[in-house]
Amino acid sequence: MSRIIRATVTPILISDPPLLNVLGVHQPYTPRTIVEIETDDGVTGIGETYGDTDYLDVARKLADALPGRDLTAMNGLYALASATLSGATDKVKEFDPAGLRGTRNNEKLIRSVVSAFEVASLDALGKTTGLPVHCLLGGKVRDRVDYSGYLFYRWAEHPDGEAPDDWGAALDPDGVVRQAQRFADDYGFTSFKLKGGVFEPEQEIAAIKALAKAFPGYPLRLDPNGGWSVEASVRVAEEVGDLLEYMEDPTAGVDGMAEVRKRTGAVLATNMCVTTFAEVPEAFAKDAVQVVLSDHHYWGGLQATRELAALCRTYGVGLSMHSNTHLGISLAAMTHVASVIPHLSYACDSHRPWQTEDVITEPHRFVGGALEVSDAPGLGVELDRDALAALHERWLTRPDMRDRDDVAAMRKVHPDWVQPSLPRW
Ligand SMILES: O=C([O-])C(=O)C[C@H](O)[C@@H](O)C(=O)[O-]
Ligand SMILES: [Mg+2]
Repeated sequence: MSRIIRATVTPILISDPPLLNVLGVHQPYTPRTIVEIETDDGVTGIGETYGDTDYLDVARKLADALPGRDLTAMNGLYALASATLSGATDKVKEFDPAGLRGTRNNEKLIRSVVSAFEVASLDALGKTTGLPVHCLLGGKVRDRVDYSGYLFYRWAEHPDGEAPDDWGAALDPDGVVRQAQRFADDYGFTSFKLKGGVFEPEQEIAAIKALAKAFPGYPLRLDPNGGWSVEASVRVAEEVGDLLEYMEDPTAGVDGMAEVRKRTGAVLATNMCVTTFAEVPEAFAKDAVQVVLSDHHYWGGLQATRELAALCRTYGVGLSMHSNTHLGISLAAMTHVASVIPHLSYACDSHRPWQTEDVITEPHRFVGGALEVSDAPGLGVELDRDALAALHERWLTRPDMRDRDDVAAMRKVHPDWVQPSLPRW
């Protein structure tokens, strides 16, 4: 039995383009947390999760509690984290304005942190046993995992010119189609999701129509992060519902989603109104969501994602996968868990093509819009220590970027910007 001798938590800041959403715009740098778990066999496993200060505080405390524990004791991580933190997380806000991640409470915060430690443990266990993570999860049912091209309205550059890239602006239907074309050319994506809630619904309807014309037959999704009223959602469903494989969080809250469903019959997906197990019964009973977007970070890890999959399967609800700005360790974990869930029948989301940096030695490359599932031991990726050190150094020197805040980032360009209340339209 392997024992943990050390757990290390390294906060980093990664470059992020000026991607727009219902609340504002991404900052030039986004925080992530990298976790390393070393065992007495001389093996190190790695994991990744959100990096905002609240997450980091929890991760550091959990890391301190790990030495001496059995590496395989992953089902006990949540209880350990809760016990370590009891009374320490009361400051957590109920709603996270920066991340658009739905309910935020202590349980979800702890699960998000535990996910990185579970993944690091599975990586270490895989390296110790010579087995890939998908084998530790019961074995893959597919060799390739499909991803969807994640389109954003965006500016050409951040106001201060930081973290530049060569994508240019996309602020109208032509710009969105150009962006999709580059995604298709470079990575072969055969389905697209457009992050909406940025402009009036009519403009986003026009973008979806333009995408459908340029890419006939491609599955399309539109996600305004709860930015529309029920009436606006119904209008969008009437206009472009037949072009969309699902509408993602058209309106905020279970009751609004249930009404949109009742009035339009549209397939509705969410990563906002069902992001915890406690939210499942009401949402399913009210038929408010037909597809849950799993996210192994905030559902609590790869095993927890399988538990969610079983629930969805039982209730006839579809499963797809959400992403937030992330690097290759998370992408490897997403790909392993997606490969073992028969029920995961939609292309997964990934922000990764927007990132120009990584902390792994051989960053993934999407081919035909998909990633091969690695059969190498563990996650099948190696930490690039120089890159990790450089991104950590940025974290040390940029305390202003340590918490993602899309509202504050927008205020740099529009000084009067306040967090829009939902629905915006
Ligand atoms: O599907 C989603 O709702 C997301 O990916 C949430 C993210 O925060 C996204 O809106 C973003 O990166 O701006
Ligand atoms: Mg979403």
